[in-house]
Amino acid sequence: MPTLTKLYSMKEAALHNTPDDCWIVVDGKIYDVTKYLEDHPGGADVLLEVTGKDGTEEFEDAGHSKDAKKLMQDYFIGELDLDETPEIPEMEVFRKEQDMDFGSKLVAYAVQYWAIPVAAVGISAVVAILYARRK
Ligand code: HEM
Repeated sequence: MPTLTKLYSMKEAALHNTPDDCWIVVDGKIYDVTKYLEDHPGGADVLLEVTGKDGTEEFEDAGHSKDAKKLMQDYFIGELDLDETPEIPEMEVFRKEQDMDFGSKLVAYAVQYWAIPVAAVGISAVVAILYARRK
């Protein structure tokens, strides 16, 4: 049966960074270790130090046993949302016309909107031809 894994952003995970509410991120997975802090053989401090950031390197450096990795599953609560949309820095809106004098602006607009008068002339020509034929 498929299981639904809850996804959390790093921002959300980082909010749980106190001894009363402590989440850690290891290898893209999120663990709520609040209840494990006091029992962790490596101490509570090392876990508290990695809240709010990726603790994968520290976890690997400690050289955890297979049993430790199995035990982790008891604290697994979800995965890191890798598709999380990064914040887009505000862009400075720049319009080419801003720095132009009137003549250049006119040329720029003519180049940009040439299709409108051409279409108007074309439609008028078609109407004129149809009108002339009716007579
Ligand atoms: C749910 C997550 C974790 C679990 C279940 C866990 C479990 C354990 C266990 C069972 C041990 C005893 C040694 C062993 O069996 O490998 C241990 C030791 C240790 N752990 Fe963790 N651990 C977790 C996360 C972390 C993290 C994120 C760090 C680092 C920031 C860390 C650092 C250490 C250290 C430094 C030791 C002590 C090694 C020693 O003194 O020999 N642990 N951990």
